[in-house]
Amino acid sequence: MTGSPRPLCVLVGAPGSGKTTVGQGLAAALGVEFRDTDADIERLAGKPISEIFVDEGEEHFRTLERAALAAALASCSGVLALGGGAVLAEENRAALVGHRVVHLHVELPDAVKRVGLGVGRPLLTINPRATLKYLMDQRRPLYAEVATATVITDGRPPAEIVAEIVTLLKQ
Ligand SMILES: Nc1ncnc2c1ncn2[C@@H]1O[C@H](COP(=O)(O)OP(=O)(O)O)[C@@H](O)[C@H]1O
Ligand SMILES: O=C(O)C1=C[C@@H](OP(=O)(O)O)[C@@H](O)[C@H](O)C1
Ligand SMILES: [Mg+2]
Repeated sequence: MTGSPRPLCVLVGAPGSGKTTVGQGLAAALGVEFRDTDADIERLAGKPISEIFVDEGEEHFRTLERAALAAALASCSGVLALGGGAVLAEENRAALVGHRVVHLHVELPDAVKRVGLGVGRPLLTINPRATLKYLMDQRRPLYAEVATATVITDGRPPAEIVAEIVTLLKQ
């Protein structure tokens, strides 16, 4: 009998840490499925995350995110990328216990460069640098709490980060 599916690796980290980009590259390198809870939420809601924030608000988005994370943990056997704020919910942090969770670490300068003016990221559309700093300060301990490994991404191309995680997964 085979067990229920579980992700080979779950990626967490701040917006701009590269969860989506590195996750896609990692899944391709491993030849496995790539899932991103943000994409799952958009598909189910039938609209982009920015529109969910405008039409229903952040609380509603977080409700969809908790459901998307639980569903993905139970059905994904590849690489799973989360949204940067998924770790805020205690329920989500508890659901991640026992999984291999890689924290893509990024410092403010690289994160700001990568997210630019925050297009598609409704929390960052006003004053991205200050908002990102606030979010990162608030969440740093939460990423550390759920992570089983941390990979530095500052100044490194995605391919190099993918290679480091491939090596990690063999350990
Ligand atoms: N290691 C990296 N070096 C340079 N740019 C990166 C890196 N990782 C991601 N990016 C770029 O930063 C932006 C945000 O990446 P994304 O994967 O969407 O991050 P996240 O999903 O963590 O918010 C994208 O434009 C992406 O191409
Ligand atoms: O930090 C956050 O609270 C969010 C990050 C986004 O994902 P990325 O971290 O992939 O940008 C997305 O889930 C939503 O806009 C909220
Ligand atoms: Mg993403």
